[in-house]
Amino acid sequence: MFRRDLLQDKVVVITGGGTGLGRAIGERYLELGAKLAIASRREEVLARAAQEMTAQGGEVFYKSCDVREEKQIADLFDAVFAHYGKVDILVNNAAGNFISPTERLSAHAVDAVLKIVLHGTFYTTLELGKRWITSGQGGVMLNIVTTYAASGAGSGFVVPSAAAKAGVLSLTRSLAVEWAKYGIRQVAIAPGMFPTEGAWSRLVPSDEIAERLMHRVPLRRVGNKSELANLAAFLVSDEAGYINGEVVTIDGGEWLQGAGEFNELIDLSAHDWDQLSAMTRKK
Ligand SMILES: CCCCCCCCC/C=C/C(=O)SCCNC(=O)CCNC(=O)[C@H](O)C(C)(C)COP(=O)(O)OP(=O)(O)OC[C@H]1O[C@@H](n2cnc3c(N)ncnc32)[C@H](O)[C@@H]1OP(=O)(O)O
Ligand SMILES: NC(=O)C1=CN([C@@H]2O[C@H](COP(=O)(O)OP(=O)(O)OC[C@H]3O[C@@H](n4cnc5c(N)ncnc54)[C@H](OP(=O)(O)O)[C@@H]3O)[C@@H](O)[C@H]2O)C=CC1
Repeated sequence: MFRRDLLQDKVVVITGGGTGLGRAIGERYLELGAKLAIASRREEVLARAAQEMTAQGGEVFYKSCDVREEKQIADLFDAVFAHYGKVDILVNNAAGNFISPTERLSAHAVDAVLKIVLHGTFYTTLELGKRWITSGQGGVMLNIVTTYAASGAGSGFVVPSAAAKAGVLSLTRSLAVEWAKYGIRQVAIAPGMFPTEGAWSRLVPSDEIAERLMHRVPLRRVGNKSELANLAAFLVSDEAGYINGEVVTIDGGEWLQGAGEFNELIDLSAHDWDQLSAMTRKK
């Protein structure tokens, strides 16, 4: 669906790029001519991913980096600049999350999520942003958030994630204005349900929960990683050069179904409607 050279020779850093959605985005970028640098805590995961991702060609540099640690982020960008000579695009995709009643959380559990999602995204953004501003080079930052951030509704049972992702969205919009003069563009994606090992193991531990959640999606299916990857490719490309500070939701209509007061009526049959309309029409 895209020109094969859409991202030709663009250097892209993807945090959490060795697994799940980060990896799917990276694979699509590679097909479109980009050069990748993937980073996360587990070096062995990155090494395996890099090897598999380059099986069809392309270049994937990897480096272990904990985005909660300022020094490790500086080391990451030093290494990527030394390897490729530049960075054009940053995808802030690394995250942590799990379901829990909020009153069961310790301060440590809250920090575990906030530090990866909010602090980690802020630190990578700051480190690269300063380098771009100093060198006069611009670029694009894509932040992966969630529908409960984009809708503004938040969500029970994942409250540290809801608070952190809302902060990331605020960072996106704030810097879209403040850093535009430096040629730095900010965009975000709010994915709905995309099955990945990382998300499912922590958020959808039973088939019953999966079934309940699925019922919330008007399209009655989960998303394909390739659908998300295509959106991520467009948003960071020059073709989307006038989109700045925007978050694009890709969720099969899930959040809208939850938002409309009468959408619960979706399951009524024609017979049910015959009865209801007999009751509601003026006699
Ligand atoms: C179809 C539908 C689609 C539904 C899909 C809809 C998608 C919703 C949006 C999805 C958003 C995502 O981000 S999905 C991304 C999912 N991927 C990830 O989370 C990958 C990275 N995650 C991790 O590394 C870990 O899970 C995480 C806990 C966040 C961080 O690990 P750490 O090693 O730093 O932390 P730990 O030392 O293990 O734990 C820190 C504290 O947190 C507590 N803790 C850890 N896990 C806990 C848990 N499950 N329940 C309660 N408490 C927990 C511990 O007890 C500790 O508290 P104390 O005991 O007090 O010390
Ligand atoms: N899957 C879904 O349905 C949805 C996902 N999202 C978002 O999509 C993104 C990807 O999630 P998904 O692919 O599902 O899950 P994954 O668990 O596969 O991805 C999370 C990644 O973040 C990395 N990571 C976690 N902590 C750190 C850290 N401290 N430093 C560096 N890297 C870290 C992990 O690698 P490592 O453990 O090696 O550090 C992992 O690669 C996240 O931002 C998530 O919030 C949003 C809505 C829905």
